[in-house]
Amino acid sequence: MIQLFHVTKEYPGDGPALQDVTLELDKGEFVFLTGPSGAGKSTLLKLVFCDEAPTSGQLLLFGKNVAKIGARAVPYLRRNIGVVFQDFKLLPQRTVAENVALPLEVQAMPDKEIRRRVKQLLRSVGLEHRAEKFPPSLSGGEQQRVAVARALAPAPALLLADEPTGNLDPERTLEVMQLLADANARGTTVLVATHDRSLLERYKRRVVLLERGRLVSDGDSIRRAPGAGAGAGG
Ligand SMILES: Nc1ncnc2c1ncn2[C@@H]1O[C@H](COP(=O)(O)OP(=O)(O)OP(=O)(O)O)[C@@H](O)[C@H]1O
Repeated sequence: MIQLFHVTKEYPGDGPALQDVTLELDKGEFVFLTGPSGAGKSTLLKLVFCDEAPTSGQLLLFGKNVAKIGARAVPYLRRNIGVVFQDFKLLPQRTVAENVALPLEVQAMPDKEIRRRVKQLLRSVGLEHRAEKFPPSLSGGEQQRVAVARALAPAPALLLADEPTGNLDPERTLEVMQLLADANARGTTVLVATHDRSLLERYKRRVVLLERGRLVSDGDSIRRAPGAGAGAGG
């Protein structure tokens, strides 16, 4: 589903944000991407979403070499990808319901079906009562849940989520994680970037650890503690 071969990403005037990263995600996996602030987590998600291009190395998405598909094909590729960005990227002049409906309109789903699905999604993130509000009038946590609902709306083959529980209280965190787990159980491949060690401990999934742009471990659980503090085991 996602293959990176020796991928390096350098932003102009900066050291490498990602360095020689080789990583493969299979269809149906649920993977946490973790590491301290600045480790390169968001950069990796941006590469996979084709928002940025690798400086060197190869990236294959759904078996296609991203460097070779051309800019025009990118929107088609993205139709298979749901994404929750750190800054949500909700459209401020559209209501909550309209934001969630957008990816379904792109799929040309009938209006009646869209209304049904949007209602169901907003209910699942506890925001039915906010359907007609505009995103700027919502709290950060509410906007985050709208972003999750929008990302899951088209039942994407791949879901990329950058700190999707970053603004949520513990109860909402569990709800959002359950939505991601449910989507995964229905076949969506999920890649979640998070600092939150409690999530890694609670959900025993594959954990890919980045430090200063390098992939330093990849396994069933984290072998080294991200960020400050003593290492949690060897
Ligand atoms: N657009 C950009 N231009 C220049 N440098 C950037 C850009 N985006 C990220 N960087 C740099 O790349 C490195 C990796 O950043 P990235 O946002 O990928 O890390 P992260 O692990 O997601 O961090 P955080 O957990 O704080 O979101 C950092 O040193 C950052 O300053």
